[in-house]
Amino acid sequence: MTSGERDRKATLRTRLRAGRRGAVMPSMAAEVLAAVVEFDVSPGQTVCAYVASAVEPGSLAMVEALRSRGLRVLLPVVVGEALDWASYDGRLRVGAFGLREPVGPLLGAEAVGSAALVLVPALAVDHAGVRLGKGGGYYDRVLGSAAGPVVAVVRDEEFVPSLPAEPHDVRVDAVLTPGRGVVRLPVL
Ligand SMILES: Nc1nc2c(c(=O)[nH]1)N(C=O)[C@@H](CNc1ccc(C(=O)N[C@@H](CCC(=O)O)C(=O)O)cc1)CN2
Ligand SMILES: Nc1ncnc2c1ncn2[C@@H]1O[C@H](COP(=O)(O)OP(=O)(O)OP(=O)(O)O)[C@@H](O)[C@H]1O
Repeated sequence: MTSGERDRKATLRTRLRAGRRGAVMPSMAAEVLAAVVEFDVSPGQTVCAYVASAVEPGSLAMVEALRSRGLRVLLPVVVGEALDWASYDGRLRVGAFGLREPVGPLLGAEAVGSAALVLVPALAVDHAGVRLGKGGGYYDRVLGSAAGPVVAVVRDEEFVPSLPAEPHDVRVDAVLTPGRGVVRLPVL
């Protein structure tokens, strides 16, 4: 059963990545501020975000929009198999997988628990809140420690009725897309 789900995930990842290739990615700078309002996050509070690659929705403008709003922004740092976090102070350097990472001191994996909102990248999200990531399992291993709502950022066509799920998959609380804004999950 689980190996079947894994194969279906792999096939879907290939298809979703192909769908992003050559497409223009939305910056999501305005949309994240809608999520900040929707979840009542106030200046001074902490949010977790990510620095999008060229083939992911989101942008540095998205991260800056959060910071301009007076929020403390934590960004992921890949340390081997684990995700750690550091505060974004305007400086980034290239880390694992060619991703841009913050330069500040590492705060520990459980720093995700200090965030009033956790924005996560995904290849797709379904109506139940199942999130399909790149397959590293990085987010699945940290999202159990999240206290604030977890919001996955995808393109409109990547918000789909159903995705294969394995027992370890952590459901997200909402999805954020350019066309629909914040949609709380599950939708029935
Ligand atoms: N922007 C961003 N930051 C993130 C993630 C992410 O998905 N996106 N992660 C989520 O877990 C963590 C890093 N984990 C990753 C796991 C696998 C690959 C990966 O397979 N990359 C491919 C090609 C990139 C792509 O298709 O987008 C590669 O390096 O070949 C990248 C990051 C933490 N930071
Ligand atoms: N809570 C966990 N504890 C230990 N291993 C885990 C956990 N969650 C996921 N994994 C491992 O990570 C692998 C990849 O998981 P999955 O296919 O769900 O990744 P993903 O959610 O797509 O990736 P990511 O979270 O990096 O975006 C799993 O097959 C499993 O071996």
